[in-house]
Amino acid sequence: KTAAIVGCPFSGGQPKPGVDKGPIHLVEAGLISQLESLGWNVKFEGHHQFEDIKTNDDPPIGILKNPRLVSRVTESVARVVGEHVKKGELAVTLGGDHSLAMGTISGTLSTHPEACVVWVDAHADINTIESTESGNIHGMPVSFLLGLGNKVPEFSWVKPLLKPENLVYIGLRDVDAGEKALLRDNKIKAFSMHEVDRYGIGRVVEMALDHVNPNRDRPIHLSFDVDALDPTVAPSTGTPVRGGLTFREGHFICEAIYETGLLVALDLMEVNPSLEDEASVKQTVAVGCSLLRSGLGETLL
Ligand SMILES: N[C@](CCCC[B-](O)(O)O)(CCN1CCC(O)CC1)C(=O)O
Ligand SMILES: [Mn+2]
Ligand SMILES: [Mn+2]
Ligand SMILES: [Mn+2]
Repeated sequence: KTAAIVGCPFSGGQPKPGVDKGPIHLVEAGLISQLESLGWNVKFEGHHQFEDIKTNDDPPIGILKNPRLVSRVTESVARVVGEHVKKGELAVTLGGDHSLAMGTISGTLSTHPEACVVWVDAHADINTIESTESGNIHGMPVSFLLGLGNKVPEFSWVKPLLKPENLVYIGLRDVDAGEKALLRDNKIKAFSMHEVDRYGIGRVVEMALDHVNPNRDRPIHLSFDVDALDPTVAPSTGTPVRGGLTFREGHFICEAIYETGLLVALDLMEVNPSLEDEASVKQTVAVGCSLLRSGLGETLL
């Protein structure tokens, strides 16, 4: 079994410098040998070099920031992830900000249109060009994947390959008003931190998979934003929100999804090694590597 590491040093979907250094810190922490120790044949062709386009060639569209850059980068990521998934390799994308998921999930769905998406995040990342308050595209990838909101010509390459019934969220706790309406109107299943508290993570993962993968026969794309974890667990991330998943809850999700044997692609996003003190950075990077090991079969016994 082969895992392809897709290092995506990209920060254009949000304003804080440093998240583009996430991939290099994860790899330098020994991720590749850790995955090899789990029995994986790991392919890593170096971090992808994303050409930068000059900001003066990329004025905002409405309030969307770096739109042409984000579009171009995510389109190339879609191609890269799509190639790996098509070859039957487990595509492991290291972010970089979560706008990249527009690319990774497009890549997966182009090969497996019936794949389901488990989105683990404090945020819904479903803002449209009409609903976004920040213009930061890392808060919008899901709306593009679903084909919601007015079309943005610069993003015409993104096809609405994701169906609302094939998407489920775990960990939500900071959803904008416009996003709440979009979740309701599109009948999108979401297990917020309230449901995690009420049912426990075991039942939540079971119910989430029952919703998008009732017969456990569909490929799974897991898109994990480290800010789903409580900031005491993963402090070095751009949009921390209190009241998040514990270390174990985060790992349980990855372990349980690996156990299905259906995982075809995994994103680990929003590690920003420029934020907080050195101990926090080391902690966040270590948690990222640990989550990835769990997603690729590491077990406690
Ligand atoms: N929904 C946010 C955060 C997106 C986070 C993206 B990530 O990939 O990290 O999940 C938040 C916008 N919100 C605007 C009002 C403010 O008071 C608080 C933040 C946005 O910018 O759209
Ligand atoms: Mn590659
Ligand atoms: Mn996110
Ligand atoms: Mn988030």
